[in-house]
Amino acid sequence: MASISGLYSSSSTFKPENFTPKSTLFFSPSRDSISFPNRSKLFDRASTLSPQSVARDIPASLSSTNDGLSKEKKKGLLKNPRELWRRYVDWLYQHKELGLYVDVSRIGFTDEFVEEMEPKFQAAFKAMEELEKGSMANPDEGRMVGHYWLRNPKLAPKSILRSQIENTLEAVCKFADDVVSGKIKPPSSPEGRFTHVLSVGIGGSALGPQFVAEALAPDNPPLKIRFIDNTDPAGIDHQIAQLGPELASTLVIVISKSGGTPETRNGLLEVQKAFREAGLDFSKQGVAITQENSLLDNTARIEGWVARFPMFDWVGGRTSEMSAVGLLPAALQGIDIKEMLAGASLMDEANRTTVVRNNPAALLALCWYWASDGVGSKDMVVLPYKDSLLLFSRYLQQLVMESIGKEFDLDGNRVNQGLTVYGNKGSTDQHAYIQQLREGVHNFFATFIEVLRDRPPGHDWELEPGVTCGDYLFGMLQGTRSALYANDRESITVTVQDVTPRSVGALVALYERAVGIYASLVNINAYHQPGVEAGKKAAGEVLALQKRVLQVLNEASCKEPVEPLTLDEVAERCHAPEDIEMIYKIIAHMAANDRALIAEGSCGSPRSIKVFLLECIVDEI
Ligand SMILES: O=P(O)(O)OC[C@H]1O[C@H](O)[C@H](O)[C@@H](O)[C@@H]1O
Repeated sequence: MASISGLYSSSSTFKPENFTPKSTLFFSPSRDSISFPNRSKLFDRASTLSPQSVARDIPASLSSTNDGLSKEKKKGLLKNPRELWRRYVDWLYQHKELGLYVDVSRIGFTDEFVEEMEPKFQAAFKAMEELEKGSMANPDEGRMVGHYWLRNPKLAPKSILRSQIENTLEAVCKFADDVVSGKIKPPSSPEGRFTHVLSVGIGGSALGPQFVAEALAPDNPPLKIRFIDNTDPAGIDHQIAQLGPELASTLVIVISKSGGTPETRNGLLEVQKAFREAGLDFSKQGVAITQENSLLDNTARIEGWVARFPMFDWVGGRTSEMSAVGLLPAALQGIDIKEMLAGASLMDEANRTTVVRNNPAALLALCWYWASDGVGSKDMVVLPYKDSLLLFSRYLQQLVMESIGKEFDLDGNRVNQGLTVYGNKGSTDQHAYIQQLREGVHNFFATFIEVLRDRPPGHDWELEPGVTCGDYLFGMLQGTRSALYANDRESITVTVQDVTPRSVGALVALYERAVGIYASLVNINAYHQPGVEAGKKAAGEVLALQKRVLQVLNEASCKEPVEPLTLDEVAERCHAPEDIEMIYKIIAHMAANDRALIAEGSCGSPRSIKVFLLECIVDEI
C-alpha cells in the first residue's frame, strides 16, 4: 500500500508509480451516493463510469423505492440507457453564443403533458411580450415591469425611460472609473484613494450584489467589498471592525429602492456613528442608490453625499441586479458590467421564442410545473458545482420565492402558491444532506449548475495520473445526478462554460424569465410582495409596545424607593393585558442587554419576575 505521505505529498516528490489504485483511500463515491459491488476495483470503475452504467449498478432493491412519486409520474422516468440518451439529445437546449445548455431529460414530463401545457405557454409568452411593451404587469401595485429594458433600453415603451436607463448606466460607469482611478477620492486616507466598498442594503438591495461579488470579484479587486445586510448590531460591529482604519478609504453605498427600509436605515445610522467616532465626514464617502425623492434620496441630497443613483419604480428589488443596484458595486470591484448586461440581453432574446423546447426559460418553467404539480409540491434544490456560485441559491430564494409565494392568484382565488428553493454548492452539500435527497423523503427536484471550465487555462494539475480536482468535481456532479435519478429523483442541469460576467448575466436573466413565465402558468402576479408588508407592520407594533413598556418601567423606576413591577402590573399599565407574552419577551431582551433588571424571580418562570430599569430615564421616551 502506498505510504500515506505518498498520497499527500506534492507532485514534485509524488511518483505515480508509488500509487496503486487498489490502495485508493480517498476516492470513494460509494461514501456519498451509491454502493459499488466491489470496492477494491473502485478506482478503476470510477474512471470508466458513465451516467447510464451507474444507474445499472444500483442493486434493484434500492432503485425501485416508490416514495412521493405517482405511478403516472414514474412512467415518464426512462431507465433504459439508450432511451435516456435519446431523450437527452432530443430535449437538450443549447445557446451557441453563450455556450449555455439546459438539460431537462431527467425530469419525467410526458409528451401528453407538454401538449396539454401548450396553450398556457402561448398565453405566458403573450403576457411576457405585453410586459416588455410596458403593460401594467404588476396590477396590484399599478406598475410596469421593466427589468428587461435595463439590458436593452430600446425596448422601453417611452423614450424618457430609455434615456434614464442609458444615462444611469453611463453615470455608473463614469463614477466607478473615477473612483477606481483615484479621481474621486476620500478626504483623508493614506492610500489617497478608495480601497473598500461597504454596501448597506437588504433583500434585493443586497442579494444580487452579494451573489455577483462572490461569483465574479477578482482576487485583487480595485475595491474590496463588504456588506451590512441586516440590523444585527454585532454583525454591523463586525463589518466596521474588519474595516478598521480602512474606514477612511471606504465608499459606503446605501441601497434601498423604497428608501425607508428599517434595517438599511439602521445600518446607515450605525455606520454614520462609526464615521463620527473616527472623525470622518460621512457625506464625503457616502453614495445612495434609491428612488428619486425617497427619504434616503432626500437625506443624501441635503447632506451632500458624494453621489446618488436612481432606482426606478418599474424595477423590483429582486430583479434589480442589472440596475445601478448591482452594476455600481460590481463596477467598483473591476467586474465588466457591460458583459453582464450583454449576457443577460442575449439570454432575453433567446427567451422570446414561442417554441417551448427552444426557449430555455420556458423549459425550466415546464420542469418546475411538472415536478411540483404547479403548486409547489416539491422543493427546488439548487446545487452549483462551483464555489464561486455559492450564493446563487440564496439569490434564487428571493427571486423565486418572493415572486411565486403568493396567497391569491390574479383572479382573487386563495392558492397559497410557491416554489421552495434551497441549496449551497456541490460537492460540499453531498456531505451534508444528499443522504436525505437520495433515500429520504421525496419532496424535491434538483437543479445542478455545471461549470465546464475547472481552472483558468494553463493552471490545471493532475493530482493523480490523468485525474484533476476538477475531474472529481465533475464526477461528483454526474455521480450524484445519476444516483438521484436511479432512485427516481428528478433533476435539471444548467451548464455554462465558465463563470464570467457574461454567463452570470445570462443565468440571472434565465431565472428572471423562468419565474415570469412560471407565474403566468400558475396565474399569479410575480412582481409584488404583500406578505412582506405584514411582517414589517408587526415589527412596528412590537417596537411601539416596547416604548410603552419602557415608559411604564421608567415611571416605576423613577420613584423613591424604586417600585419593581410584575409582568401583570406592566401589562396593565400598558393597557395591553393581551400582550403579556410579548411584554415578557421585551423585558427578557432588555434584561439580556443590561437595560432592565430582573429584581426578583427569573426569566425561566415568568410569573415570578419583578422588574425595573437600571436607571431612571429623565428624557421623554
Ligand atoms: O430596496 P428596499 O426598498 O430597501 O427593499 C429591500 C427589500 O425589502 C422587502 O423585503 C422587499 O420584499 C424586497 O423585495 C426588497 O428587496
